[in-house]
Formats: sequence, structure tokens, C-alpha cells
Amino acid sequence: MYNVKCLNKISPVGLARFGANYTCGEDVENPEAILVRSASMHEMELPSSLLAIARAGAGVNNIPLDKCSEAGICVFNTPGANANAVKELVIAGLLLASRKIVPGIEWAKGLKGKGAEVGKLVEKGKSQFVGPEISGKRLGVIGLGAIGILVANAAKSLGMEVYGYDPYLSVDAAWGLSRSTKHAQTLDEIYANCDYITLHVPLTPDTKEMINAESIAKMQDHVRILNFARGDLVNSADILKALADGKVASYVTDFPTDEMLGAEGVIAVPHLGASTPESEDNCARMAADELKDYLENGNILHSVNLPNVSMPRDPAFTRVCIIHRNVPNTISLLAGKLADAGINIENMQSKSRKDYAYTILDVTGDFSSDSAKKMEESEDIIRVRVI
Ligand SMILES: NC(=O)c1ccc[n+]([C@@H]2O[C@H](COP(=O)([O-])OP(=O)(O)OC[C@H]3O[C@@H](n4cnc5c(N)ncnc54)[C@H](O)[C@@H]3O)[C@@H](O)[C@H]2O)c1
Ligand SMILES: O=C(O)[C@H](O)COP(=O)(O)O
Repeated sequence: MYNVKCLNKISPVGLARFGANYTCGEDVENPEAILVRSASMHEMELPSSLLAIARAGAGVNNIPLDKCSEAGICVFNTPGANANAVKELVIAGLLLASRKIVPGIEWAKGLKGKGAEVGKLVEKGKSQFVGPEISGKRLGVIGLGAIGILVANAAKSLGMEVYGYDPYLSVDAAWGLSRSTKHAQTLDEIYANCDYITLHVPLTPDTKEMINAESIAKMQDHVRILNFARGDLVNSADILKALADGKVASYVTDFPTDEMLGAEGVIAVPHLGASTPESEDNCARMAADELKDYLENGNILHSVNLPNVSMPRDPAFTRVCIIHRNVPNTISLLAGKLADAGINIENMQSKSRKDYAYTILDVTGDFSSDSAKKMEESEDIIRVRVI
């Protein structure tokens, strides 16, 4: 039996994947796994029972990754599972940033009660809500991952000239990108050329407040900026000043803060990027499958702190899964300890990722939980699991 604790509302479509051997819910005690969306886990005490966390979504800045790695907890996310939902909202955001749709709707509501005059008042008042078309304008996409690519391709098909910037662009991503996307070599190229700029990078120490007074000064006058990635990518005081000065024409954000709400030129959406039934189902399904395969087979797919390692399961063998430091000699240390205990290694996979490594061994012989505990006494072995 496994316990899965849900820190946010998770689609039942995903929870149904777990089956009878699992108890899932908000109040589950001693969980082996946690399912989370945007709830912050930074202040949370991680239970010693915890083996894995799955973020049903993309951004993992709400999870203390270093602390998890040190505790031997594998963290997953669900790459691409909500990308289409975000892309659709970004396209809406481009139009909202241009066409004064929100103020127009608010103004029209004020005509309620004017009876037969409404039609005439609409025609008289509409000129205050003129806004430009996006077709023919230049869009800069910063971050060409699952979402950035879809946005770039959709904007192209709406007639925009698209510039893309991503110094870590993957080969798969490059294949998916429309050939007409201009490859910007620097952020300055995006800032200097684009009428619209949309952010699709993760929040990290490197990207925090990348949009600030200095970067805004390099942009075109009346630029429109969209942020459906994370609020802290943008320095709030600097963007508010740029909006007040008229340098920035509009800031569309999925991450409202108190100072943003009601400010002229800010269009604040309540973090709705991934809030579609389709994407909630996709993310929950993928997250549940990742957890299940890890808990039951030790296989890792789509981890953000450990390497991806998978091996088909052979019921003839006992599986031993080891999270260890990525230092020389660890594999021979493991093999030596097993040989001393009379255990034979039948199959093995091992991979590293930065400071950590993960090894799956299929063994024959009597390898017990006690043997696993003994192995964990070595300084460089973080967690050993026998499945
Ligand atoms: N508003 C929402 O509801 C919502 C939904 C999903 C994702 N997000 C946010 O959007 C981000 C991107 O999501 P994704 O699914 O496209 O992730 P992704 O991992 O597929 O893509 C991120 C891309 O950013 C690139 N990148 C990293 N650092 C960069 C830098 N300094 N400059 C330029 N590019 C850089 C990476 O190479 C990668 O291609 C997530 O991290 C998350 O914070 C928001
Ligand atoms: O990073 C993400 O996937 C998004 O911000 C979605 O967050 P949510 O799952 O809380 O809607």
C-alpha cells in the first residue's frame, strides 16, 4: 500500500490512475508521495516517509529542490502537459494588450439603463478604445520550451514576425519551431526589435527580475510585455514606473500582486494559464504515472533533480534503487558491498546529473531492507530502496 498526499486540488482523472493499492487525499499521513500544483513547499517539513514529489505542471520554484535531493526525494514535473492551455491564453493576452478590450467592456457595462440610446452612445464612444492589430508586428519570445514554441508558431500563423531567444534550446525544440522564427543571439536583440515581448522561462536565480529598469530602457517605446511564466521575472516597481512614463504600453501578467492591481496599463489575470480541464487532466495523469512507476519500479522519467533512468522489470530479480552522490568509485563500492553479501548483479543502469546519481540494480540473492540500511551508512549513499 502507498500513501499519496495532495497539496492542491488534483484532477480525479489523474488520481484514478493509482488504483486499489493507493490511498490519496489531502489528509493522508506518512506519505510516500506528494502531488502538488502551485502550493509552496519551502516552509514544509518533509516527512521521512517521503520518496517522491510530482508537480502536476511545469514550474518547480515552489519546491525546495536542493533539500529534496539531499533527502533522497525524487522530484518530477509534467513537461508540456499544460503548454497548449498557456499558449491559448498568451494569444488572448496579445489581443488584450492591443485592443483595449477590457476597458471597452467595462465602459459598455456603464451604459446599462440608457435604453434606446445605447446603440448611439456605443458609436459615439468607441473611438476611445482604438488599439492596434497584432498582424505585421514583431513578437519576441524569451524561452523556447514547450510553451514558447507553441506561442511562437501560433503568433506566426496570426501574421506576426517572431524573434526567439533561448541559449539552451533543445534539439527537439528546434525541430518544432517554425523555420521563419528569427533566432535572436542576445536578449538585447529582442529588446531592440520587438513591439511585444512574452516570457516563457523558468524562475531561477539567473532569470529573477530579468525585466527591470535597465532591460526596459533597451526596449522600443510603447512595448507591450506579457508574463505568463512567473511574477518575479519582472521587477514590479520598474514596470509600474515604465507604464506610468508611457515607455511600456501594457503589461499582461498571470501573477497579480497588490501593487499591480488597478494600475493603469496592467492587465492582471488570476494565474489561469493552466486552468483548463484538458490541461488539469493531462498534468494529473502524467504526474500520477511518473509517481507510480517510481514507487513500484524505481524508474525515473521527467525528474527535475535526478537523472532519468528506466529499466524494464523482470519479476525473477529483486530491484535495488540507489540515490547517491556523483563521486568517483561509488559504483565499485556498491558492487563490492553486494559481492561481500553474496548478491549477484543481473542488470544495471546508472546515470548522473550534476552532484547526484541514480543506479538501478536487478539482483539475485538475499538482499534485505537491513542490507539496504547498512549500505546507506556510507557517506556518499543517500537512499537505498529494495522493491
Ligand atoms: N501561467 C501558467 O499557468 C503557467 C503554466 C505552465 C508554465 N508556466 C511557467 O512557464 C515556464 C515555462 O514553461 P514551459 O513548459 O515552456 O517549460 P520548458 O522547460 O519546456 O521551457 C523553458 C525554456 O526556457 C529556456 N530557458 C531557461 N533559462 C533561460 C534564459 N535565461 N533565457 C532564455 N531561455 C531560457 C529553457 O532552455 C527552456 O527551453 C515554467 O517554468 C513556469 O514557470 C506558467
Ligand atoms: O507552472 C505551471 O505549470 C503553472 O504555473 C500552472 O500552475 P497551476 O498548476 O497551479 O495552475
